[in-house]
Amino acid sequence: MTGRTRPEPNPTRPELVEGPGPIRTALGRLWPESGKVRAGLIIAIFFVLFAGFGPLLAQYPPDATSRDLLQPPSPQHWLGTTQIGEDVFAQFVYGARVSLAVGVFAAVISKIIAILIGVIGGYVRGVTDDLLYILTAVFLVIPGMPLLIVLTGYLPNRGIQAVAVVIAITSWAGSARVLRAQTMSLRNRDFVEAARATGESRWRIIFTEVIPNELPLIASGFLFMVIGGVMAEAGLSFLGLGSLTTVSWGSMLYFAQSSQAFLYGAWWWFVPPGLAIALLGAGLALINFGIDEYANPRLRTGKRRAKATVGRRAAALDLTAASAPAGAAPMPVAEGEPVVETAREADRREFAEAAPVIRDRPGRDGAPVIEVRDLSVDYPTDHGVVHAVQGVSLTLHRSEILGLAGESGSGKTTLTNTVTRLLRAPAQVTGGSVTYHRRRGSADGTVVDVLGLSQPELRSLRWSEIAIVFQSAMNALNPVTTIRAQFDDVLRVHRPRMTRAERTELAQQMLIKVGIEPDRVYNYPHELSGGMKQRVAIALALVLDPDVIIMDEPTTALDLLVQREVLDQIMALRDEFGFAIIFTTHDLALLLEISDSIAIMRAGRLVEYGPSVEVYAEPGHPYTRSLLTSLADLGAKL
Ligand SMILES: Nc1ncnc2c1ncn2[C@@H]1O[C@H](COP(=O)(O)OP(=O)(O)OP(=O)(O)O)[C@@H](O)[C@H]1O
Repeated sequence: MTGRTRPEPNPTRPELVEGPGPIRTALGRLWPESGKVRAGLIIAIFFVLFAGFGPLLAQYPPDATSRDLLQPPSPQHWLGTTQIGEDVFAQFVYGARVSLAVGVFAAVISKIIAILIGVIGGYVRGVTDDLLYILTAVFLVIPGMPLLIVLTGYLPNRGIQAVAVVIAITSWAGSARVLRAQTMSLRNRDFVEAARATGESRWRIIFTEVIPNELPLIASGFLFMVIGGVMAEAGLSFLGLGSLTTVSWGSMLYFAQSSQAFLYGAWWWFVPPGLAIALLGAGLALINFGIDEYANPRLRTGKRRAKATVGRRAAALDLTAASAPAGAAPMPVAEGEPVVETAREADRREFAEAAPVIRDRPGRDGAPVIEVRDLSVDYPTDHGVVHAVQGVSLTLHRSEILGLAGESGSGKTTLTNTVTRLLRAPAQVTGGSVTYHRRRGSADGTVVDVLGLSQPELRSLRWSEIAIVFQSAMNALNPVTTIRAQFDDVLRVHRPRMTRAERTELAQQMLIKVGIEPDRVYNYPHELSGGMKQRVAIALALVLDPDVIIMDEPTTALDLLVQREVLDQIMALRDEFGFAIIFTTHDLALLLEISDSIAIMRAGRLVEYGPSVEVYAEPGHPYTRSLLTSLADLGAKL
């Protein structure tokens, strides 16, 4: 049978609402989001055009004199005249060209020197680095302006190229130091190691791996250097050390000052170049914000959060309701043409169409400790709004282990990060509530609206009442401090009265609880095995005796035997301390074994929720059934 199949939607991806079309998106990418950056770009483009084409507007050559001496602005002389009758506008536009050229030329040379010295030293290390670093340090300790003045004083000719070179020579050192530090950090990164392992030459690694990663830093330093060059030229000219035979903004200021334009009140002579330098500096500084945005996509999308207006969201939600449940718009199919649906697509349609199966019964006796009600979280992105969590409601009871399962991208982390208020931009909670019930008798009241907490309230709640074991304990522990110091960090904030000896003793007790010898408290994380690090992370989460621990795939990175040991430990500790756990994983088999309740997410929604035994015995949702069937199939194969 022939026919066109529909495109496969991503099964786990939450609904994605279409954003602007490709052309608008491309233009949007070119044109920065931030108003500050736009303003900076407009200013910089204006000056570049002004320097390039401005002289076409000038009615007189910059050095032509006339009988109109020191005249204010008029139709003949738009910016007035100098003391010897030169046209200030003509000087201003020709001067723009020279000042910008000096700034850019000096910045290019300065950056080349900084890159060569900083990057080579930082990458090659050894004696080369020592020598280059001494050279950098010498230039750093000599004050820039006096050095500039001395070097310019010895110049045989003070043409603008020579001035630009001297400015560059006196200004590269700070940037070289920053690039050296950045290179030293990059050279140990995995992708550089990988390039070394594949046999790439040192120079190739420097130019294709290291320098491209430093481009935002180089670009931002370059812009500052351009304005630094313009100002240095102005400063030298103002002191009479620049190229006074060439008209620049600096030489205009010099002649205005030496002709006492300030005394005569001839503002039109010195205000335009002074203002232009200040404006250009502000413009380039504003563009640097854009470079930060480019270098850090999180900043880009973070700002979009503020712009995601209620109207746009409402439109997005309407679209969602109208779109296919799986979130993917079907490809148009010609009338009469048969549509062939693959088995997976049919499954997905079935999963999406089936009603959620919610058995709101506790999996373990106990009062509620966390109640999530109708929670929705969105991520506005370049391509539209991702509805990562949609109308999720569940309850965690005291001492209960609630297993949160679902395929990658189904919204588990977004949900738990909302409960702990660890969501990062551009995430937006668009509806619902998270309520935490304090232990009875607590002086702070018993019910806490987690989403409404202020930052200080949140700081005191986190860890002492709701603690977290992160997905990768290996990365969650600070590699440069001992285990004791990491316990100290938590205890100093939450138990400020404890003495150092008490903190160490408590840390040791906690290590014993998770099956690690107390002496290990003096070890650094790299001295522990993966399983031990995970146990330390659990001990750290337990140290303040919290009510709830959020565990985001705490055992995924461990081998099966260690995983089993850690899980047994977690269960034993839960029985001893009575905390409740939200345990996130892809591994349904594991959850069935350890959880009291199970919540299964798919495409941002809760599709099945209830006591584990019931979910296992009578899975109500086709998605759960398919997960359990795959488990059974796997078991049969084994
Ligand atoms: N910062 C972000 N910006 C845009 N979309 C995001 C962001 N973070 C997550 N998402 C999207 O939200 C959805 C849910 O992601 P989430 O990380 O919560 O899923 P998950 O079930 O925890 O996945 P995993 O099991 O792989 O960790 C995904 O489609 C993801 O692409």
